[in-house]
Amino acid sequence: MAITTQQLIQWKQQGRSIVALTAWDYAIAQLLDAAGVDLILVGDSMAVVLGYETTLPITLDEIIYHAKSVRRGVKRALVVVDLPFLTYQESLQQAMHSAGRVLKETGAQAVKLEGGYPAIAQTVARLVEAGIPVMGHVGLTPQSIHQLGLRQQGKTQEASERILQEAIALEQAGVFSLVLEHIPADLAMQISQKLSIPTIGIGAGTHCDGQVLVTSDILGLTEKHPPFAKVYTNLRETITKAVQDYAVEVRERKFP
Ligand SMILES: Nc1nc(=O)c2c([nH]1)NC[C@@H]1CN(c3ccc(C(=O)N[C@@H](CCC(=O)O)C(=O)O)cc3)CN21
Ligand SMILES: CC(C)C(=O)C(=O)O
Ligand SMILES: [Mg+2]
Repeated sequence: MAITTQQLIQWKQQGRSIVALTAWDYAIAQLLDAAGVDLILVGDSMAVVLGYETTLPITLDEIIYHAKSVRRGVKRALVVVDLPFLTYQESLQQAMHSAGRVLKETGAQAVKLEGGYPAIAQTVARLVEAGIPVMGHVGLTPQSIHQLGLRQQGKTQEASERILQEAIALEQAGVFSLVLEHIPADLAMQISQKLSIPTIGIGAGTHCDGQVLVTSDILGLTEKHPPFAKVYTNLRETITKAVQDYAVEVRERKFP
């Protein structure tokens, strides 16, 4: 039974927490889906697995290529795809074209855009009107790294009020869910109580309606991870050991 955007909104009403993770290929997507992850995000954070320092270089063609691979591995989870930097900010027409390509070419059910009101909220409203489900993303928005850095956002009264207003504007524009990244837990709680749509937190405390993390961070595959990520296993160690064992056996002619 495939999960819908309506289902996520219903789960918020029922107090059931939404489990989200990122994926960028078939193998991981298939494992996450079979393990019962509710929402799979084809995040532009895949930049890290492709060896980039920031999310800015990812192109629409690249994220579509990865999203197609992810989609083939998923039976149940809702698949959401990040619109990359400058594939939606230029004009409404550009946003419509980019989001349309994602839905048409990948089979994903929704797109995610970074930022709040007024320009992004207007874009969101038009995409939703055209039948494209949209997820919002406020707080730390990594596509603005050269303005914001990677610091926690919403720390002053003024900044937290602005993020709350952006969240409200995005809900009014029709987002089905909203990512809250790296903001104080009490602000995330306030936003989550105020909105009827589910908030998905990353570094935003326990009071969100769901949580998302970058899969390579929880698996211990990334060289460095944000302070708010939890590392559940160390795949760097596991892989290094397997490769070293193989190398020894080949060199000593023990394998095959
Ligand atoms: N592997 C990975 N995991 C992520 O969660 C992630 C990415 N990449 N790339 C896109 C964004 C960037 N993220 C990050 C990365 C680092 C910090 C971090 O270290 N923050 C420090 C401050 C660092 C600074 O000021 O330069 C902190 O204490 O808040 C926060 C968010 C979250 N997202
Ligand atoms: C961390 C999530 C929210 C994201 O945008 C990404 O992985 O790109
Ligand atoms: Mg992203």
